[in-house]
Amino acid sequence: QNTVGTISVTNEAYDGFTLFSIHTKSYLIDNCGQVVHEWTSAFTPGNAVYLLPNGNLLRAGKRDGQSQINFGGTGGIIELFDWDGNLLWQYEYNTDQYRQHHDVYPMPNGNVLILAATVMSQSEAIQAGRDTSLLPDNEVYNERIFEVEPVGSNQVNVVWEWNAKDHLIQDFDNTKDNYGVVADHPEKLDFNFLNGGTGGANWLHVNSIQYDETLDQIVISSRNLSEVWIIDHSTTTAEAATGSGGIYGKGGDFLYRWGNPQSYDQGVEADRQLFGQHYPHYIENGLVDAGKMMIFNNGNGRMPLFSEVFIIDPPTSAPGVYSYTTNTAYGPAAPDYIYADMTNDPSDFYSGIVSGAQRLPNGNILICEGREGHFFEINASEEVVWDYINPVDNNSGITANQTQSASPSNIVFRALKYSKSYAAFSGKDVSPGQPIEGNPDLTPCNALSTDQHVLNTARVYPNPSDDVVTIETTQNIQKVEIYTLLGENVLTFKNSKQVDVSSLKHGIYLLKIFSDEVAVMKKIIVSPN
Ligand SMILES: O=[N+]([O-])c1ccc(OS(=O)(=O)O)cc1
Repeated sequence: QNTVGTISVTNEAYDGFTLFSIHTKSYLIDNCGQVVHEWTSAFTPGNAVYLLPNGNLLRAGKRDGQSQINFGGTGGIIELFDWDGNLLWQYEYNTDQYRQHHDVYPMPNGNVLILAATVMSQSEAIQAGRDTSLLPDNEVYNERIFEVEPVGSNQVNVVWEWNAKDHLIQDFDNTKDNYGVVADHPEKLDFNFLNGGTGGANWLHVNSIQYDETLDQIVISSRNLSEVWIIDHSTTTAEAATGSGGIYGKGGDFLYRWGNPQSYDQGVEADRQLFGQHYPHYIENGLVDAGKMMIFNNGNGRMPLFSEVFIIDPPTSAPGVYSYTTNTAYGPAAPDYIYADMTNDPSDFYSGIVSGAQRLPNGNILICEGREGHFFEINASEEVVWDYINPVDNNSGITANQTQSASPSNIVFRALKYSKSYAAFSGKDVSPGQPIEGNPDLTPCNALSTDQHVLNTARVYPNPSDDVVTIETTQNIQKVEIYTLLGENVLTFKNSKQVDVSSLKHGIYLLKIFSDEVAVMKKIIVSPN
């Protein structure tokens, strides 16, 4: 049994490359844990990393010593590398008055969305109605989300911004402009709701910003309030500071919020569903549950300690227009899907901080149990089909050898798996190198049948089709199951390389093709060819 790197892998694991940052490196690994590419920075993670379609790497780094703003997740510098590791651009946002932290997001137009804490002085906080007994640090952090166009090698042009401090409400000081009834304004942020906190400067601890291009909205995660917020990105900067304008008409006010309705006086502790969550994001078009939101619910601050992966379906009346009934909490009342592991008590699946979950093209879910440096992938039956332990210590960069246990500081902020057909890899050398860990043992991987490889290359044609579809492969086909994107098995064919889809409604389906011990998923579009 391996102690680090790939612990186990089956033929059902999605055959892609997993990206994560640890210490000063960002690695792309295959399912065997073999490094197919890596980048080196001068900085440890600060914290997110993304592979861009052109093969560049966007990475937030932690640069200490420049700012008095310090909390788990602080960064300060954003770097853009090309595939070959050349630093194309870097931008430091890191003084005593402001500091980038946790996430950044590569916008489809090449701009970069940046998350930063900026200081509100004690007098600004009091002017905004903060309860004066809840100001122990004599300052509080605003959260600024701003979009920059990279300029030159280290400059930016700010093209848009939103600030949490422009959307505050409070019922403490009736002499201030933003005084109001919190329960009547779910679109505003109650400046004195601290979710049990004492008002320390980092009262919000936003840890994720994810842009959805279809809706032109940004999904935000506040760990300390245990809430997901959605804001409009179609506004001008001026509109984003108000409650009107933008395609949804609400300016920079919240379009939607979920997880802890106590924050707007529409619930009690028992109504709370999120506990220090991470990486809420809309599932991409073309994937199972597209348009629903996946959330890693850490479970921090509740007993017993266990984490969950949620899929929720925010109620809407039109795309991106969220349904809300006055004097209630935003729906849904419960997630559509929950993954947890309650086999043992305490649960084997728990990470109080960092982490994330991602839907993969074959319907599996990749889970980053980040505090443990543990990545695992589950199939639709919640069987673990890939199991990996990061062998590198995040503080020292010291890498464990196989048979040694991983460092307790092998914490990983987030892991993302990319399809081998992702544009970033076209024309690039992604042949596998050595695993990260020393003295590697590829036994779990060698047990993988080569049949998988052959079946993976099966061609499904014609596609789209509303008639007979052929599966071209040299292997025997035992069975083909056809699923909707919601996971419903609508057709099954036995012992045939041809399947008739003419009875299906037009749309996207998944073919699960079984050969001997092996199965692969292929997507088909049922529509006239
Ligand atoms: O220890 N860290 O690296 C760390 C701790 C907390 C943290 O914040 S969180 O919201 O992402 O858990 C981020 C990083």
